[in-house]
Amino acid sequence: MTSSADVRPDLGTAEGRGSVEVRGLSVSLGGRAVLADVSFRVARGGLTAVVGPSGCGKSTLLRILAGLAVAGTVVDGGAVRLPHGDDGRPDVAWMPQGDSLLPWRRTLGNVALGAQVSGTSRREATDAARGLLDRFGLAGFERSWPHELSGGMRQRAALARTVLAGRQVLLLDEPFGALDPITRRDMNGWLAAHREEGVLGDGAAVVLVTHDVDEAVALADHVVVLSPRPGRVVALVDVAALGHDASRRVVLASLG
Ligand SMILES: Nc1ncnc2c1ncn2[C@@H]1O[C@H](COP(=O)(O)OP(=O)(O)OP(=O)(O)O)[C@@H](O)[C@H]1O
Repeated sequence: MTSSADVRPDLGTAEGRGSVEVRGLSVSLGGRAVLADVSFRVARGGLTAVVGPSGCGKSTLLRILAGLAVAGTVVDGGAVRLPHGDDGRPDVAWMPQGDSLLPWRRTLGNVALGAQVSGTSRREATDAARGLLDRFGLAGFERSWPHELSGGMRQRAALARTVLAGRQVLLLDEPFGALDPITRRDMNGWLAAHREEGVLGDGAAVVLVTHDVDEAVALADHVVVLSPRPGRVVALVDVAALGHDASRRVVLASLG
């Protein structure tokens, strides 16, 4: 058993460059089992969605991958392997639930923050952010404040900020969860259409947590279905092989 101060035992560089591997991960939180023997892999350039009922440990899983586990989190077993940056730290960017844009920064400044936290100068980060706004449908809104943007635009700005960090792994926690169903569907369509063009970065491995089965199947090439807490993997669905409709049926049946 590992103490809460060290929640990433056996953390090493992923075998396949840029890939993520979770092997037999069991976690408790506040003394309660939250994740049980969870294993999956995400290849470089792959997008794996993690779905499961509320409270099954999805956010806990992402926080562990991000190295941001809350106090009381204990890894009871297993290993996580991720790519590391030159500084020796896991090379991940995390987009938490909600857009979390800073209300005192305009759109451009919020997006630029993604690169600034990676150590890029403000001027270079701003230039890089400006180059990304068009692709994220935000051209012309550089100087808008977050409250002046629509919900979908705010989410795209937060996603652009996450992508601009330039990490090998993106961890997206319910990125569209706060949106109404129509805007959410629009965002899913936008992301599915632009992913091939590299809107999520060049070859990044993406882990997407979502409640929405349609979203998971629309965006992911693999879906990990977790049981109610403690979350166990009840299905690993290969969307690319099965196709959208069959994958959706399998995911829904696995959720019970
Ligand atoms: N700080 C904490 N201390 C103790 N237990 C916690 C704490 N935070 C969360 N939990 C419990 O851990 C479990 C997993 O929470 P987590 O947020 O990872 O689930 P989730 O699948 O992301 O849920 P949701 O889909 O509702 O966001 C839940 O049952 C929750 O009650």
